Amino acid sequence: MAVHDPQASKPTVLLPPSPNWYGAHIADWACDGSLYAFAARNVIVLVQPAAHACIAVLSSHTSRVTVVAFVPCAADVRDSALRLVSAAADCCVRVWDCRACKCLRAARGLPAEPSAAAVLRTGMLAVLGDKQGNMLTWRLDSASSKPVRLRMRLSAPIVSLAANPSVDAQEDSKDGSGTAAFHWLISSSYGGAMHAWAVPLRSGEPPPPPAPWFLAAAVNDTAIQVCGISGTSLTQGPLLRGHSGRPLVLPVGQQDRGVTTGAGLRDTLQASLEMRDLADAAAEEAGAASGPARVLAAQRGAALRLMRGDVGGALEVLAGSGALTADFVSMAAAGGRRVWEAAVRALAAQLETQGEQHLAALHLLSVADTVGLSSAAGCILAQDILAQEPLPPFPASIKDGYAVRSHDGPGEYSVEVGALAGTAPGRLSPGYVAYIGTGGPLPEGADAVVQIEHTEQLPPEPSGRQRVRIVKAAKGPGDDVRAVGSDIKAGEVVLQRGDRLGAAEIGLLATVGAAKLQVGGRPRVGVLSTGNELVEPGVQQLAPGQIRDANRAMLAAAAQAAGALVVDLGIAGDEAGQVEAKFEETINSGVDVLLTTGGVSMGDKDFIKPLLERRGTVHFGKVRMKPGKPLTFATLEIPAAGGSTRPLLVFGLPGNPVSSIVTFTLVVLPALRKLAGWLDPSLRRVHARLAAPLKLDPERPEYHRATLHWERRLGMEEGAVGGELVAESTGGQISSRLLSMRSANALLELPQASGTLPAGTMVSALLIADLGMMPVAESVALTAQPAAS
Ligand SMILES: Nc1nc2c(c(=O)[nH]1)N[C@H]1C(S)=C(S)[C@@H](COP(=O)(O)OP(=O)(O)OC[C@H]3O[C@@H](n4cnc5c(N)ncnc54)[C@H](O)[C@@H]3O)O[C@H]1N2
Ligand code: MOO
Repeated sequence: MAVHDPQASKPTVLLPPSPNWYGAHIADWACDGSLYAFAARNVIVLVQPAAHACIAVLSSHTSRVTVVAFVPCAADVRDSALRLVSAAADCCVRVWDCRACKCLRAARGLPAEPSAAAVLRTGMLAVLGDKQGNMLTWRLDSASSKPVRLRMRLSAPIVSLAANPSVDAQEDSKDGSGTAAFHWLISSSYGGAMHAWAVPLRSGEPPPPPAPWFLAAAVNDTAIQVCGISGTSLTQGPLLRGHSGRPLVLPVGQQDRGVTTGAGLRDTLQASLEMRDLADAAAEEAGAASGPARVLAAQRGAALRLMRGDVGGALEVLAGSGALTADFVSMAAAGGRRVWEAAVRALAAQLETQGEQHLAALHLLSVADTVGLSSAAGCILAQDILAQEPLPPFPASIKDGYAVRSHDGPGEYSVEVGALAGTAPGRLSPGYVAYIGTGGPLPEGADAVVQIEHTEQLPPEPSGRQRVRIVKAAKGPGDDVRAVGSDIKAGEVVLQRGDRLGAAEIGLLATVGAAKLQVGGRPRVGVLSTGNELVEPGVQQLAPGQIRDANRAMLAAAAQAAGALVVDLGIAGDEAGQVEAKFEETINSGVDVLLTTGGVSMGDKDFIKPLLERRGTVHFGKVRMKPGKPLTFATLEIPAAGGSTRPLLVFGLPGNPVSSIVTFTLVVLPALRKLAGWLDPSLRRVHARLAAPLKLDPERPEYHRATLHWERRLGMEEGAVGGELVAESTGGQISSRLLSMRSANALLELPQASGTLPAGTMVSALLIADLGMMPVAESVALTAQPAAS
C-alpha cells in the first residue's frame, strides 16, 4: 500500500485507469468531502481532493472492484475512522478504515457479482445490489454479521442504488397541508439526460413503517425501482420510467432535504436547484478559498449546471475552481461517458496550462492506457522503451571461478574474498586472485575469470587464507567476462511501439526498469444478439421453436481474446420497436464498437440494416463471400460533450453462428487489433497443400474452415529434414454448423469458380489460431548433422 504524505512532496494527480471507469458506483465522496475513492481494477484509490493528492491505494481485493461507497457521517463531523464499503467481482465485500488504510472486515460468497451499493445514513447498514437483481444487507456494527439476501428480487441487474439521506423524511411527509408529499430523486442516464423525480410518499408505500429509509435502484433497462427496506424484507414502490438510456440514480448531498411538498416535477427540480444554489453560496461565504468546502461548492455548482443539461458550463465551474480530478471522476460516474470525455479533455487542457505534462489524460481519450507489468501481458506497446543503463551495469563473471589479472598467468595464488552478490566489488590486490560467482562483479584491477575446473585447491596458509593453483590461465583480458553493456547498451531501444508484450518482452521491461507503460487500450465492445427464437444458454428445456444463443458468448470470448472489454447487451427480440429501443439504449451505453448478430438478411424481421441506415452511414451491407454474405458495417455519430460527436463502429454480423464468427475473424478482429495498437493487424497468410479434393462455389469466394498440420513433403524419405503445411477440411461447411469451426486453425481462401480443386493443390490460408497448438501427426526429424568440412 502506498501512502502519500501530501505535505512531504509534490502531490500526484491521479486518473482512474480506463477499464472500469464506466461502472455506476465505482467512485464516491466521503460525506465530509475530505476523501474521494475510486475503483481502479483490483484496488481502490483514495484521493484527498483538497491536496489533489493520492493518499493510499487499498489493495486486498483479488478481482475487479465493482462497488465503492463511503459510510455516511454527520455533515459537520470529520469522522476519524471514515469507513468505506467495497465489493468486487469475486463476490467479496469489504469494509475499510480509510484513515488507517486497512481492511476491517471481509465477507465472501455473495450470490452474484455486486453491481451497486448504498450505505444507510445511520452507518449501520450497507445495502448491496447485484447483477442478478438480488439485494443484500450487511450490518457494519457487528463483527460477526454476514450479508443477508433480501427476500424479494428485482427483475434485472441493479446498476445503481441510492439511499434516502434524510432521517426525518417521514415526518416531513406529514406536512398537514393536504397536498401530496414527495421524496425527490435525481437520476441521469447513459443517454446523457438528467431527470428529477417526485416520488409520492403514501402511507406504507414506500417505505413501510417503522423503517424510515427508501432506496432507489436503477435496473438495467430504462427504469428506476423505488424500494422500501425493513429488516430482511424489501418492498417495491413505484417504477419510474422515462429514461431513454440506462439510468443511474445519483446519491444526493447531505445538506439537501430529502422531501419537497406539493408541486410536480418541474417545481421539484426548481426547488432542488435553489437548494443547491444556496448550498453553493453558503460554502463560498464560509470563506472556503481552498480546501474541501471549496471543492464541494464546485461540485455542487457543476451538478447544478449538469442538471440543466449544461455540460460545458459544469466543466467550466470545475476547471475554474481548481477542483480537479475527483470532481471530474464523480461527474463522469454520474453523467456517463460524454461527460467523462469532456471532463478528461478539460482536465488535460487545465493541466497543460499549469505546465504539467499529463499525457495519461489525453491517452484516455483515445483507447490507450497506462498499465503496470502485472497487467501488461498481451498488450501492445504505445511507446518505444529505451534502456536507462547498460546491462550488465558492471563487468560480470560468466563462470564460477577466480577473478584474475590475465597477464599474471598460471601459478599459485592466495585467494581474496570476493564481493558478495548484490554488493559493490572491492579492489584485487597485486599477486592475488579473488573468488567470484557467475554474474558477480569483477573487482577493480581484475580483467578476466578462470573457471573453477581450470584450478586446483592448495593447502591454506597458516592464517587460514585459501590458496589456489591456476592450471590453465585466462586467454587474455575479457576471458569469461561479460563487458559492461554487452547484453543491452545504455540508450538502446529494447522494445518498440507496436510490439506485443509476451513473457520475454515483460522480462525485458522489468530488466530496464520500465514498470509503468503506455499501451494500446482496450476498446469497449458491446455484443447484442437479435432474434425471437433465442434463449439463454443456461435454459435446459427448449420450448418449440427456440434455440440457445450461441453467438453472444462466442463473440464475447473472441473479442475478449482480442483484448477488448466486453459489454454484454443481451438479446433483443425481432419486433421493430424492441430492436429499436434496445439499439437506442446500447448505442448510448458508451461502447466503442457494437456487434450485433442476426436480422441483417432479407427477411421481414431483418431490421438491423434499415435501422443503421436511419441512424448513421452504412458503408457496406452485402459482401460477396461465403459464409457472411449479409455482413454490414456502419458508423454512427454519437453526440458528445460540447456539441461534438464521437464515432461508434457497428458491425451487423449474420445470425448463422459460423457466419458470425468467420466475419468477426476476417473483419472485426483486425479492426479491434488496430484499435489496440497493432501496427499490422491483418491475419497472417501462409500456403498449404490440400489433403483432399475441395469443391468450389461458383457464386462466392469461400473461406473454408480447415486444420493445418505439418507433414513431410511428398516423395521425401523418412528422417530427411523438410516439409510443408497440409490443410484438412473440418467437414460440412453449412453456416449453421459450428462444428466446422472446431479445431480450425485456418481459413482456406478458395476462389469463386466452378469445379473441384484436386488433392495436393497449393492454396493460400489465413491463420486464425496459434500454430503452437497445431497438430503434428507424424514424428518430425531433428536437424541433421552438418557435413564435416
Ligand atoms: N432470401 C434470402 N434469405 C437469406 C439470404 C439471402 O440472401 N436471401 N442470406 C442467407 C445468408 S447467407 C445468411 S448468413 C443468413 C443471415 O441471416 P440473418 O443475419 O438475418 O440472421 P437470422 O435470420 O436472424 O438468423 C439466421 C440463422 O441463425 C440463427 N441464429 C441467429 N442468431 C443466433 C444466435 N445468437 N445464436 C445461434 N443461432 C443464431 C437463426 O436461428 C437462424 O437459423 O440469411 C440467409 N437468408
Ligand atoms: O453467407 Mo451466409 O453466411 O452463407 O450463411
